[in-house]
Amino acid sequence: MSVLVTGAAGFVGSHVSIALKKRGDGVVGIDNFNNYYDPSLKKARKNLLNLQNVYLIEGDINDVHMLAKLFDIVAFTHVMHLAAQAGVRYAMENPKSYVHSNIAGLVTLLEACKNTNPQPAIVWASSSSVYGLNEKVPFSESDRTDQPASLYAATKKAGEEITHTYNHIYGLSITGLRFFTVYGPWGRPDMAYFSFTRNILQGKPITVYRGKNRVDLARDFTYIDDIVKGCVGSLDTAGKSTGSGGKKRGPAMFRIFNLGNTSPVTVPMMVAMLEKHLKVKAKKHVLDMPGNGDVPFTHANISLAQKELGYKPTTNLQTGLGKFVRWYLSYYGYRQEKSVK
Ligand SMILES: NC(=O)c1ccc[n+]([C@@H]2O[C@H](COP(=O)([O-])OP(=O)(O)OC[C@H]3O[C@@H](n4cnc5c(N)ncnc54)[C@H](O)[C@@H]3O)[C@@H](O)[C@H]2O)c1
Ligand SMILES: O=C(O)[C@H]1O[C@H](OP(=O)(O)OP(=O)(O)OC[C@H]2O[C@@H](n3ccc(=O)[nH]c3=O)[C@H](O)[C@@H]2O)[C@H](O)[C@@H](O)[C@H]1O
Repeated sequence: MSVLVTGAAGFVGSHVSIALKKRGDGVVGIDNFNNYYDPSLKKARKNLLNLQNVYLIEGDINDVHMLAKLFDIVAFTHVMHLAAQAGVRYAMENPKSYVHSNIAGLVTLLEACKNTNPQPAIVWASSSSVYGLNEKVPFSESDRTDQPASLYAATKKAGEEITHTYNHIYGLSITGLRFFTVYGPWGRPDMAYFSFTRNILQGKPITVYRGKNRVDLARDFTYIDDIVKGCVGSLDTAGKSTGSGGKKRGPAMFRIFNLGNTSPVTVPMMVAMLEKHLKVKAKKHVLDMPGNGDVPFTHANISLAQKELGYKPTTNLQTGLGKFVRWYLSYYGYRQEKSVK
């Protein structure tokens, strides 16, 4: 495979790029190195990619000419589209960045793909947040997704509709992956597991939100290595049409999968796990969840991904947080203490 990875300096993008390169695929990355969070972390990830001879271009997926040139020079067979403005709560501060990357950027990329011959198969990151205020658990791909609770979620839902249009009109093979709260080494500093670790180590307080009637919030936290396996499995099965073998081509492939861990954990439990690994007690402020777009819980039904992609998450939160904490301590130069297993 020859894969264009967008968002390749990002958390998931860097892990996927390295995994693909290590197994012998051709990988070119693109990233605009924006300052949504510390760009030095993105530069550090870029160094990891360089060590694996992954070529990473600094550019924006809205750059029509840059994309046209890229698709002209490289005959990409696949696009792993991970570039986006992520984060649920930030949408209330900077709504335009979600339109820029998650809508305009997606359409620009899809236009470049449909103008290419042969067209690359596209696998892209949607989000568990599209389930919004859905109360039926666990979430299945066929459940309602028409009640987004945040602008972020709405742009991801819009992405699912937009990709369907490009599949229907231009025959682009599209696979959407609804990731569920992904965590792990080289993660995102804006996410709770990461910012909690930083504050706990610095002796600063953390704010733990709770839902209505003081019910703990919960997430189906999914370890990065499991997500990478789901992404690679999707790329490997991303065919042109649903028809197989010499049979008459069926309609172009359009798929959507949940990639989660199927075992939600409450936020206070996640904090307790971090305290054990860090051997430091957190200073906790407990606040009612503000109307910031957060949802009370997520829980993935992954039977479709298991059946179609062979997706099988293997790392539980306790183990995964241990790996994250070991990375965090070494990356930020804390003395390595033997962390609790
Ligand atoms: N991490 C999670 O928990 C999670 C959960 C669900 C979905 N997702 C989705 O997975 C994808 C990857 O997320 P992540 O956690 O790695 O986030 P991330 O912010 O680390 O990675 C996104 C990367 O895309 C780049 N980018 C953003 N806009 C761009 C643009 N217009 N042009 C070029 N580059 C651009 C950023 O600089 C960043 O490096 C995103 O689509 C995100 O919405 C993530
Ligand atoms: O699956 C997704 O699609 C999403 O996953 C991720 O969002 P979330 O599941 O909200 O992760 P995260 O922010 O770590 O908050 C975790 C929990 O801690 C609570 N939380 C958060 C911050 C805080 O200070 N206190 C707190 O209690 C908070 O209320 C929540 O209950 C991605 O960021 C996002 O890109 C999106 O893709």
